[in-house]
Amino acid sequence: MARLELKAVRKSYQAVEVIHGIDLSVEDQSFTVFVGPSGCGKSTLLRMIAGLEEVTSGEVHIGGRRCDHLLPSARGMAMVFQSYALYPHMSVYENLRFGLVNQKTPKAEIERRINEAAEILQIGHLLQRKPSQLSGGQSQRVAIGRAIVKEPEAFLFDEPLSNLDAELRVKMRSEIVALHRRLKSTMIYVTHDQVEAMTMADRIVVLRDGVVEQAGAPIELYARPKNRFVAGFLGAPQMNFLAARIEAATPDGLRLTVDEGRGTILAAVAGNAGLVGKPVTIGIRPEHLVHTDDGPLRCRLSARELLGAETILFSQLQSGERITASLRGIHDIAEGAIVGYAAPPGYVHVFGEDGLALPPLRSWREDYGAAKGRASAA
Ligand SMILES: Nc1ncnc2c1ncn2[C@@H]1O[C@H](COP(=O)(O)OP(=O)(O)OP(=O)(O)O)[C@@H](O)[C@H]1O
Repeated sequence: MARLELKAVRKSYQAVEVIHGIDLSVEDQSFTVFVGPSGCGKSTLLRMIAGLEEVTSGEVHIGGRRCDHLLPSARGMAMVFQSYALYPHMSVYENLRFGLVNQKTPKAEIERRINEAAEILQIGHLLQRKPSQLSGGQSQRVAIGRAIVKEPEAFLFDEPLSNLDAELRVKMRSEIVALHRRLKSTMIYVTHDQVEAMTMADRIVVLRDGVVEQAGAPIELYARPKNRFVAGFLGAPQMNFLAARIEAATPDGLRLTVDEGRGTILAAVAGNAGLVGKPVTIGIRPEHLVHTDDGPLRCRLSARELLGAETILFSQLQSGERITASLRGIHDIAEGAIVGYAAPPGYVHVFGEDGLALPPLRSWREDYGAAKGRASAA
C-alpha cells in the first residue's frame, strides 16, 4: 500500500511534449481515476508511474521512495491492461503463477496467493483453461488476478473494461470497486468514460492536452467545476452553455442577461460592479433546469425523448442557442411548443472569457442541500 507523488513530470516524444509538468499526489488506499478525452495523456502518465515509459523530466515517488529511475519490476506496481495481456499457451493457473515464480516466491506462498485471488474473483473453476477458452469478462478477471497475486503497492488499470460489452462493463465496474474495498490498496484507473470516473472514483483527475484541469471528489467536480472544460466533460447530457452579459452585481449574486437580452437570470457567484457589461458564458446542467411557463429562458421545443423516469427536452432560444433539459417524470409537450425554464441561482455557473468559473457564493453542499440530506429524512 502506498502513496504516490508526481513532481513536475514531463514527457516528450522526440521534440513533442505531451505531458507538460504535472504535480499530483495519489493518497494511500485511494481509488483515483485519470479521465480525459482521447490523446490527453492519461495512458502516458500511468505508464510513467508503472515505469513502462521514462519520464523526460520530473520525479515519481512511490511510498516516499523516488523511483522514476527504477525498472517496472522494482516499483511494486501491478498493471492491468485493456488487452488482458495473458500468455496464450499457458493455463489460467500458470498465468497467475508466472510472475511469482520469476520473483522466486516460495511454493506454499504461491499456492496461498493463487487460491485467495481465485476465491476473490471466483475463477477457481477456470484455473486449468487456456485464455482462448475464456470469455472477455473471464479473461479480464484473470488479468486482475495476475495483479492481485503480486500483492502490489498499487494497482494500475489502463482502460480495463473497454473491450467488454455494456452490461458486463457495468458489472465489472462494481466488482473492481468491491475489490478496492476489500484489498484497501491504492488504485489508479484510466478511462475516457466519464460515467466510469464518476461511479468508481473517490478522486478524479481530469486531464486535457497533458495538463491537469482539476482534481477532486467526483461530486465536487460535478458541482463546482473550476472551468468550462471540466464543466462540459463531466455529466450527461452535457451542461448547457449560453452567452450572457453581466447586468448587475447584487448581494445574492450576479444578475445576467441571456438570449440576447430577452431574459435575465441570477447566479449565486461572487462579482463586483466592475464586471457589469462583461460578456460571460453561463452554464446550467440539463437536470437543474426547472420547467415553468414564465421562466426567463423561453424556447421552442424541437425534439423530446420520453424515457419514462425522465424526459429529455431539446429546444432552442430565439438567439438560436440550444438548451437541453432533463426533467423527472413524463412531460408530454408537443414539439414546436414554447417552453420556459428557470434555474435556482446556486445551480447557475458563470465562466469568464478565460474559461474559468467565477467563485461561487456558497459551498456546493449548501446549494445542493446535501448538508441536510439524510438527517432530515430520518
Ligand atoms: N510512442 C509514442 N510516440 C509518439 N507520440 C506518442 C507516443 N505515445 C503517445 N504519444 C502521444 O502522446 C499523447 C498522449 O497519448 P496517450 O496515449 O497517453 O493518451 P490517452 O489520453 O491515453 O489517449 P487514449 O484515450 O486515446 O488512449 C498523444 O498525443 C499521443 O499521440
